[in-house]
Amino acid sequence: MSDMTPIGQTPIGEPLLEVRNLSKNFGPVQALNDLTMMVRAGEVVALAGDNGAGKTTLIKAISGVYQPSSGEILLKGQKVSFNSPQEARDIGIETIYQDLALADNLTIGANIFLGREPMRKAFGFLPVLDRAKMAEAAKSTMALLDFHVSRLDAPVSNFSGGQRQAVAIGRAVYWNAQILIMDEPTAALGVPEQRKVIQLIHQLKAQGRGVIFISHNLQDIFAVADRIVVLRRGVQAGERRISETTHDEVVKLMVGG
Ligand SMILES: Nc1ncnc2c1ncn2[C@@H]1O[C@H](COP(=O)(O)OP(=O)(O)OP(=O)(O)O)[C@@H](O)[C@H]1O
Repeated sequence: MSDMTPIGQTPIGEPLLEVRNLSKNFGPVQALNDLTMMVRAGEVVALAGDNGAGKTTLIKAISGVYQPSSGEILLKGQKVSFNSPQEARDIGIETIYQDLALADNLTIGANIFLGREPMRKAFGFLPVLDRAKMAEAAKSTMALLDFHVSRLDAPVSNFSGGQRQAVAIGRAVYWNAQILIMDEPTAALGVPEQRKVIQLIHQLKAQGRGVIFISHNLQDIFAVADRIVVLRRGVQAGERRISETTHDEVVKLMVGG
């Protein structure tokens, strides 16, 4: 059982998310054309491609923002479809966009529970915010990510870019995300902070989660991904194991020819 994870009991290496023949058009624009890809438990798959290649369209189709025009999405072998991002979240697909969607003036705990605040009864009947539960969640989640912040009770506006990423990732993990889709998580960060985010992604991987990592930064992709899927004008231009490819080859796949 050592290769089993508590995350929905999907053993590391088994298929978690499959996208089959997915297409999406916006009127005459074919943003995504017959795309097939898979993410296994404990695997980081990078999505690369030039501007307009279809990366955002793909993650929005996987996360319930867009309805695919055709094709299938399977989670652990079961066909799924979503009418909203909330429905995708409910079954464990969480997207972290570059803006992180954090409330700056609130603590880590309050951000974890943003919009789904836990309540307790004071004096036996009066519903009040359960701050103890929020603080405990902040502590245990950051510990699970092996991420240390000096003040758990500080507003997240005090935090660095990497720490803020950790809070957004922590929120997804707390709500049991099995697939985390991360849109350019290192783009706005300095080098030490980029390293922290890469470490966090390694943690998610070790926990048996699947990660889709969108990036323009090949160095980060090569530091963290197991595989890379390259898109070009909405089609899959190639897929490689990171250990079996080079920056040059990836760039060639991106630009074509
Ligand atoms: N809502 C939309 N309506 C019409 N066309 C769209 C829409 N969203 C995307 N497109 C088009 O679909 C294609 C793919 O765009 P997409 O945003 O998925 O690419 P991308 O790889 O994420 O690019 P970038 O790296 O610039 O974010 C582009 O030609 C884009 O103009």
